[in-house]
Amino acid sequence: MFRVDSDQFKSSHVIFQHLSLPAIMSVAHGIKLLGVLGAGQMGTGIAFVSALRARVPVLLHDQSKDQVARGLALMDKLLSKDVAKGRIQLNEAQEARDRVRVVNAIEDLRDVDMVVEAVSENLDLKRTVFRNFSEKLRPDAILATNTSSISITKIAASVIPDGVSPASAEGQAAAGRVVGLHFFNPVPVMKLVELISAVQTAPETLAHARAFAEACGKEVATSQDVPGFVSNALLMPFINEAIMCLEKGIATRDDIDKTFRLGMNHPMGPLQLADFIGLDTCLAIQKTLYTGTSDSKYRPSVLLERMVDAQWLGKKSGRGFYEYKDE
Ligand SMILES: NC(=O)c1ccc[n+]([C@@H]2O[C@H](COP(=O)([O-])OP(=O)(O)OC[C@H]3O[C@@H](n4cnc5c(N)ncnc54)[C@H](O)[C@@H]3O)[C@@H](O)[C@H]2O)c1
Repeated sequence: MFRVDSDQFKSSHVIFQHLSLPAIMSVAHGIKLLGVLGAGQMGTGIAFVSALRARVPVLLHDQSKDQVARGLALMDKLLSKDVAKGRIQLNEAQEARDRVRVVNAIEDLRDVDMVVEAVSENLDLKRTVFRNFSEKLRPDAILATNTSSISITKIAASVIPDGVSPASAEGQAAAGRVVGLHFFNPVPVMKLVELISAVQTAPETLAHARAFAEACGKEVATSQDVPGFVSNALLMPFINEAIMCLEKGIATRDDIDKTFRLGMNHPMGPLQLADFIGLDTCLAIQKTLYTGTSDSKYRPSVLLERMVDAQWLGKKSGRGFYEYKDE
């Protein structure tokens, strides 16, 4: 007979209910200057919709000059396409482009009202970046992360200065500025932003972040701060299973993708989608699910690990499960 162990059920399903989660109020976003850290696929897209849709000036920084050049070239291409298709006027495109300014260091973000971090999916890197934000940005700036899976609570804890108690007013004010603002790829096209509150996030931080996502033309869905949040707790195991099917020879690459395109009406199959997300990002997310839950069902596919070892990272590196010539 099916039986639910009530203690186990409680611990896994109502884990957050003892915390009084911040209520989401309705406010204007109030962002007059935005910082975006990371000019990869996501950072470029976030800077683009912020400048074009929310009409907010953006300071963009990436440690790689090549990546910045690629990001700006992509923005120019997207704006030209929007003008050619009559979606925006030429002057709107020019104004949006003029709102994006490249800066050379995190220090140059010192005056922003909010920063959105979109560097690679790695907890240690994000901790270092957020510690830097807390030292170099205004003490009232909102610190948002575009992480796909990493605990927002862990990232928030990293901004509390050494020697300050997390329970003190100073500690709570520091960590309360951190929020998960998870855009989807490609950002100019996908309509959703997932909003995630850390345990420490202040209600006003959440409200401003939500209002900003809406000003970028997005719909907002909220998730608790669990590994992968709602989106990747569901999507990434599906992609990982598809890679395992390929690994075990259950079906070919093309038949796996065709099954989902034609049988389930997905716009692209899971292997092509993995290439678009980036295989390094997929592996990092799957590892976060695996270590964050200690559940063996999330073990990353060995084939996925080997693809990343080979630096076959998908569309962004020219080769993944498919080849992308001249891109
Ligand atoms: N790719 C997706 O589909 C997707 C979707 C939603 C969220 N995300 C998340 O967005 C973030 C970025 O993903 P992406 O796909 O844009 O990755 P990406 O590899 O395209 O870009 C990452 C960028 O971060 C830069 N970077 C790394 N360390 C840096 C540092 N210390 N300072 C400045 N720049 C630094 C790199 O040079 C690179 O340009 C990740 O957290 C990822 O999980 C990705």
